[in-house]
Amino acid sequence: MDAKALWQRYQNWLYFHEGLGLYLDVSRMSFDDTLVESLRPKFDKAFADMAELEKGAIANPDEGRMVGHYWLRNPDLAPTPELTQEIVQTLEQIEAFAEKVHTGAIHPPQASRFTDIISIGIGGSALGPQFVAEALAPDFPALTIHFIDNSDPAGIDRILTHLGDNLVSTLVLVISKSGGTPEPRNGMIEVKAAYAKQNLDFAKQAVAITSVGSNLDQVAQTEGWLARFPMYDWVGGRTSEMSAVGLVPAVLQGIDVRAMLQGGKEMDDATRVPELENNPAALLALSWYFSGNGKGEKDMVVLPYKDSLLLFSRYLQQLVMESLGKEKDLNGKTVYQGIAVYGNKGSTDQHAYVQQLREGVPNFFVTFIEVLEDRQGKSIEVQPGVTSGDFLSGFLLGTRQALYENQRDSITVTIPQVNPLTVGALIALYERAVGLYASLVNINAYHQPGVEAGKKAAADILDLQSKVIAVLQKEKTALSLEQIAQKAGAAQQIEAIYQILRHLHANQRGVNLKGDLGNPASLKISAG
Ligand SMILES: O=P(O)(O)OC[C@H]1O[C@](O)(CO)[C@@H](O)[C@@H]1O
Repeated sequence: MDAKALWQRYQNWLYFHEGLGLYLDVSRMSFDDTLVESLRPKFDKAFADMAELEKGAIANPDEGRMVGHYWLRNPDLAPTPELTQEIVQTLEQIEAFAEKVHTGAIHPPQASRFTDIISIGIGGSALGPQFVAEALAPDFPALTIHFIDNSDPAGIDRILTHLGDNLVSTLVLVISKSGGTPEPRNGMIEVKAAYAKQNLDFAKQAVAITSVGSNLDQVAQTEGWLARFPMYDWVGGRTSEMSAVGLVPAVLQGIDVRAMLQGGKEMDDATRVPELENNPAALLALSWYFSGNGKGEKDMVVLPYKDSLLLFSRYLQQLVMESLGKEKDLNGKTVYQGIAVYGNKGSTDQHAYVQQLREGVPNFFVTFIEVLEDRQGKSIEVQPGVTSGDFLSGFLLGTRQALYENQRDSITVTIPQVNPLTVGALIALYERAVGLYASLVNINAYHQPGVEAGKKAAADILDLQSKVIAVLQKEKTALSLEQIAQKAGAAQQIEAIYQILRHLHANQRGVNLKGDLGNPASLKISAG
């Protein structure tokens, strides 16, 4: 396409939201009018599906749930007055709690103020709070946040070691919608033990964010934790940033969550418009559909050119891949849907994998996130007439151009600044784009059966471990792997048994391995 035609295409497709100062440019996605026209009926259906969802339809049929994250930023849209009230009240309670923490009216038993937060949660109960903390926490936040988002003992130790004596003034948030996910449960038990070791009263420094009546909720209630905030059945983990899951840690750090909710609301209003060209979420969904042929054939590389947005790609990875990565469509047909998402930040990644994007396998499209404001205040010149920010901008525009010249498609989202309003808007933009895309390809974006299967498999491994330990403890003599597998009644799982034993041995858990470690069949294994 010549320069004039391209400039015209740019202007034809440019979307601008005045209130948010947000631009969306899909002109470098090389779809043509024929595709757009052919997709219009699908979009009409997607808009209708979304309208039903927002009215409270059971949009997650497998789990029999409503999907209501849009109500969080506009409670008046909730399908019943009770839900509206619940949303409004929860926000007020969160703000009142944070206010008391900030003034010291609520303080730990052995210190006058809380100084730090340990946030324990995983997946949707961690990624939103992590992204928002990285993007929006003030340089010197009211409370400094630390995350435990795994069952990694060394990772937990690192956080606890960094905190050291500050545990006395550290507030613990345990965030788990189900209240039964093993990783946050383990994190909670480990942190509790660390508090006990320092003679600290964990309950007086702990807050639970979970579904009412969950295991976690019951523990928090029985032990008299400092506070409990509800997670709603109708908000999925990966869309929970604007529920108590994201709001509690954000308010405690001093982030303006009302502005974040407002940004989400304004974007929701814009993405509710049932016109493809005037709806930025629909434009994203169109671009994704085109790029991957409606089958996710191309990966989404997310490149924010701003350090504070580093975790946006990680956040989107869960939002997009857990929502769209599905084996079956809504009719039960096997479809293997999904879009792979990765990325960190520009221009840093230009010195990592952009070489492959420019010249290698063309199995992706890029989403550039551009931030117009370089920094607060003026910049110095790093060479005559040029600032560091000019370089960053030049790298973005140059990479976009270089990719285009090599027939690599890209989308550019431009925001004026990274602030609570624009971050709220970005979250809402992608939530809606995922919902619309899911309708286009006819899948349930709101369940995660594959993850449940993985959780069950992990539980089976731990059962097997107990059986193997029981066998070893009963035996007086050393056994081969084959003998252990037989005695545990798990002959088919000899490889898993070997791996379990190797792990126990490495951690001095009462398992001796003798023989050639490189030759599992030679091993003689005993307890001790
Ligand atoms: O908040 P919970 O219930 O601990 O779940 C954590 C995460 O686990 C998943 O259920 C599966 O990964 C996510 O959808 C969810 O965000």
